[in-house]
Amino acid sequence: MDATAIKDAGAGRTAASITLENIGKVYPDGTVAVGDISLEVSAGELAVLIGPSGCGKSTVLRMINRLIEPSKGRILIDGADVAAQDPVELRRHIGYVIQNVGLFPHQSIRTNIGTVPRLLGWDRKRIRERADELLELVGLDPNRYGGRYPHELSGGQRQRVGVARALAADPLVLLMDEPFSAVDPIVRGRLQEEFLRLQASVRKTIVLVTHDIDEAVRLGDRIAVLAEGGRLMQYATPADLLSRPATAAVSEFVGTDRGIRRLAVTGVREAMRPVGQIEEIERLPTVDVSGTLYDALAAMLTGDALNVVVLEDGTPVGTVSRSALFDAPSAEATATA
Ligand SMILES: Nc1ncnc2c1ncn2[C@@H]1O[C@H](COP(=O)(O)OP(=O)(O)OP(=O)(O)O)[C@@H](O)[C@H]1O
Repeated sequence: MDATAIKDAGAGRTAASITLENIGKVYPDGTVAVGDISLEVSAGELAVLIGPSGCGKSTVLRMINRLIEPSKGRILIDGADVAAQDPVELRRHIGYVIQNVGLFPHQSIRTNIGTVPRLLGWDRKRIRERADELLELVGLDPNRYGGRYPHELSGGQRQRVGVARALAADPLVLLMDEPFSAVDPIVRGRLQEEFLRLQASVRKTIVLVTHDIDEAVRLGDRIAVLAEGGRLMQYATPADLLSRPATAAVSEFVGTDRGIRRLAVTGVREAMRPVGQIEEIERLPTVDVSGTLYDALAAMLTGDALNVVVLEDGTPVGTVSRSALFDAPSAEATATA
């Protein structure tokens, strides 16, 4: 396959699927960083890699853009084997965001964002327009920040510039290695929220590495839990992972407060009963059918009620009781030693 395979495969589209087929990495000193991992990230999905320190998360990520070569297995982007492509060319079509951003200190923010477009030979006007468009997209006023240098920005702002730079050439895939961990928890929360909005509009295929289970649950469409030696313990949606951890080890990893976390990622329909099983529904607090169990709990607590009425287009379609909130398929029941 020629060097422009990724670009051509992506013509007219903005995201590509990623397939890991039995990939593994043994470093020359014998360290097994990644055992044998197979998983698929659909185009436009955000997959999170999570697990304890040293379990091979960064190695997996860096194998996707060929900063590290796998010892075995294949990685396909939209069905094309990355091993058959020129690594430098490949990386121009894969955005990469790392923890401390790695902005060039002596270049303006605009110039930093234009790095890959310049390598791709875009003309100056187009690069400038693209940089300004991306600054807007990540919530930074181009007139105010475009001409500044990285040290003239806060940590959170630099992180946003890192995301803008990774998106500059409209990559099909975005790899993010602990992108929000260098900032304090309040800024992190805000960045995560902005990032979700951004992803809703650009819909890239993203693989994101984190240590933080809350971040994983908040951002991921799917979460891959890795264990020491780069073993894949479970690959599931946040709701599935929290309600049905595959093993006791996963259950322990996702934490004892997973019941509360699960509420935020589970729709009210999961716990809804038909209307008519309780009286006087007109006195009860309400929640929209598009809401989560967490919204239902909040409505109950605010309304000092044990039940909540679920509305669809303003019409009651069911009720949820406080006890039903926690009646998910029992994690313990499915967990094995
Ligand atoms: N060049 C190398 N040579 C030998 N071993 C390495 C090399 N790079 C990484 N490792 C080892 O491979 C394993 C996986 O490392 P990796 O950086 O992928 O883990 P990680 O899950 O991203 O860790 P962290 O969360 O701490 O960043 C670790 O045991 C690490 O020490």
